[in-house]
Amino acid sequence: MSVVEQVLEQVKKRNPGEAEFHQAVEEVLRSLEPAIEKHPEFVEAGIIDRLVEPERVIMFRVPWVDDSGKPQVNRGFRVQFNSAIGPYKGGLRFHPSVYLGIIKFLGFEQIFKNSLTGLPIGGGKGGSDFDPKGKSDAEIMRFCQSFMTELYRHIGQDLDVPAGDIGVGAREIGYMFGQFKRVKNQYEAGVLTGKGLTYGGSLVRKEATGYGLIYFVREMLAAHNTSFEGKSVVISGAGNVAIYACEKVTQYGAKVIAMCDSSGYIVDENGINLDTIKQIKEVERKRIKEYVNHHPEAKYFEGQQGIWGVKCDIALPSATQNDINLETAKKLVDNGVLAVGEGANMPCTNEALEYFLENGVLVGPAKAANAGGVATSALEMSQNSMRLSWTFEEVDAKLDQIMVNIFAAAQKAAKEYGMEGNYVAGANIAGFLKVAEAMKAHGIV
Ligand SMILES: NC(=O)C1=CN([C@@H]2O[C@H](COP(=O)(O)OP(=O)(O)OC[C@H]3O[C@@H](n4cnc5c(N)ncnc54)[C@H](O)[C@@H]3O)[C@@H](O)[C@H]2O)C=CC1
Ligand SMILES: O=C(O)CCC(=O)C(=O)O
Repeated sequence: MSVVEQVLEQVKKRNPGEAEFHQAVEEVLRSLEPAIEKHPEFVEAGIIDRLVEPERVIMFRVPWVDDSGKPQVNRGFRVQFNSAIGPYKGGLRFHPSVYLGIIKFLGFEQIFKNSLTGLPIGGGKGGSDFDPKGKSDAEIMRFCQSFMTELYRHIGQDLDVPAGDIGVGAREIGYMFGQFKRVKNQYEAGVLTGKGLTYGGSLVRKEATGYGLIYFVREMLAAHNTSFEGKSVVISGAGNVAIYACEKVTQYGAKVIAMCDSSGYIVDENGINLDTIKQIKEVERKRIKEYVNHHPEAKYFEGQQGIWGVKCDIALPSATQNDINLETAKKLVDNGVLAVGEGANMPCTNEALEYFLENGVLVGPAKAANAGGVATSALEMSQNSMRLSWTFEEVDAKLDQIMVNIFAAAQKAAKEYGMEGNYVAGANIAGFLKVAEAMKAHGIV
């Protein structure tokens, strides 16, 4: 049995019931086979076995009181996966589907993504099964305070730096930062990223994941002699990543014709009006179906999956994991999709990814294509350390260059390992090699 098969078997045995974690490990390890073959020293140093085992897993009770005075209990997680190249770094997800397997898949992905940014950040992720939907501001604040009352002792600007993810945006980061400052009795600006601009946040962090996704896909299209100009685009999600991907791709001359949330999707053949989406999602925190009240020519459909039946040139899944499966991948290919850019983490199943690659669809894999968010978080950490702030233009230019570099690294590794044009494998290999070298240098730790 090959090393990869042995490790996969071990991962499934040791982590029962964690399907998303198994999926993420399988996708990465299988694509690493040629790199592992070329570097037997990594196998000898036990790097593959150590890579799939988190350095530390923290799980805790989060008690809080709702507006009616009733006590509530949620579960909190922080998985500190790998610190070979820098402090643990990765977001916090608040969603009822969260359990250990989700946080482990996200933390595992983060190792390679953070390596690809070229910046000194290790991999981690956290969150809770708390559902922010329908909660008042006061409930959100009490939950965030309780969550941080435990988490604060495990994080620090040189140890572990959380940020946002699904269900965690500037409001939640603000409440958590306030509580960290209170219980730690210390103003440690670099302990969280995605902060508000009045207390150490970076310009462009809000836009970074969505903009970065478009910069990456722009490079990928250019390498195949095409561009966004005149293309039709479907984006799943209507949150932070989806909104700013929509903004940038529209600036590049493409037309976004459909977006969704977890209830349903809208199709607007005239091009989605992003001001309306921002008002509904960022200000009113309402459902996407409100859109048709503002734009009666648009159509709303219940259920989210149907969005992948909308014919488009470019698909940008930017909502959640396993959004595109083999069946929907086939629909997209039948409808002539040219490229898929993964804004979300693991939005395509492994079967869907394989199908796209077999059918000549260009795939910008999540670890590379959505790395702009965490890269800009690292730029926020740099500004916090220097006690300086860069302008919007400066940060945006750095982000753009980082995405150009990430694409070049994925392209080069794919070619070097005999899989030209396969940016999924290229990104995994390029991200892996740096972490593996660092782990080898550190000895067996
Ligand atoms: N915010 C960031 O900087 C980064 C986020 N990501 C990933 O991007 C994805 C979206 O994250 P954000 O936009 O930050 O979150 P968000 O909370 O701002 O938005 C999430 C969006 O996805 C939709 N959604 C969630 N679950 C869904 C489901 N089951 N079906 C359909 N729609 C669903 C929600 O309705 C919402 O519109 C996630 O996979 C996240 O891990 C990746 C890199 C960085
Ligand atoms: O900015 C960060 O640290 C969080 C980014 C993140 O969670 C992700 O890349 O999935």
